[in-house]
Amino acid sequence: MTTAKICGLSTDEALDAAIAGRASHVGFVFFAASPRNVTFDRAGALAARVPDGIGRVGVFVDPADDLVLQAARDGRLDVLQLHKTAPARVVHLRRLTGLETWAAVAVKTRADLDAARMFVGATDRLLYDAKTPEGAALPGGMGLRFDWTLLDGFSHPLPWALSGGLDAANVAEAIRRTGASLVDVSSGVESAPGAKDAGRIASFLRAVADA
Ligand SMILES: O=C(O)c1ccccc1NCC(=O)[C@H](O)[C@H](O)COP(=O)(O)O
Repeated sequence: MTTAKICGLSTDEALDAAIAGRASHVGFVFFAASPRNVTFDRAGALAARVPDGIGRVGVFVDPADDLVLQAARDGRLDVLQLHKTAPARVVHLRRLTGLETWAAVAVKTRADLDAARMFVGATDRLLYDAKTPEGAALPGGMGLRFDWTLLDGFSHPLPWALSGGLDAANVAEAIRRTGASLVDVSSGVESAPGAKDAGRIASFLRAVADA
């Protein structure tokens, strides 16, 4: 069975749709440049609505220790999702917080995938996400998809999840094609950047459950 993380939640309504649709994880973004950025207070209010059994994931871009510590406390995080973060920093943040870590691997070519091996021993899971263009404001959440055939025959060095450009219309094919046991979505369940749509969240989670 494949499970799903709904990322970049900032409203009660969208969070409730993710919970009702049985998402396995919900993601809160702590990155000021993102339209999905949440304050510590907002993260705390959202976290309080999340029932046991659903993982709270904090999303960061090469974060400072202080940011991670406060977000982990106020957002009651279970997982740190770390973009553009070197393996040694991932190890450090895992030790600092005692939390599970997911290292994002930005994928455009097979060589990008091979670079995932440097996280062995450093992280608990890899999140294969589409590489965003050089100079882009965000390293994720842009609705970009990478070539899933790059995963054909790839020997995954760690547990992994698939991300990047997923939506209700393509997620079943993505799961069938790659064998992903965990998928992650953000802009594919939005009506505009940062504006989550409860109906699209429900459709996405139904498509994952039916896949
Ligand atoms: O979503 C953001 O704004 C974001 C900002 C900074 C770092 C990571 C970010 N998103 C990471 C995610 O986990 C997204 O769900 C993932 O990149 C997929 O996004 P999308 O292609 O829009 O579904």
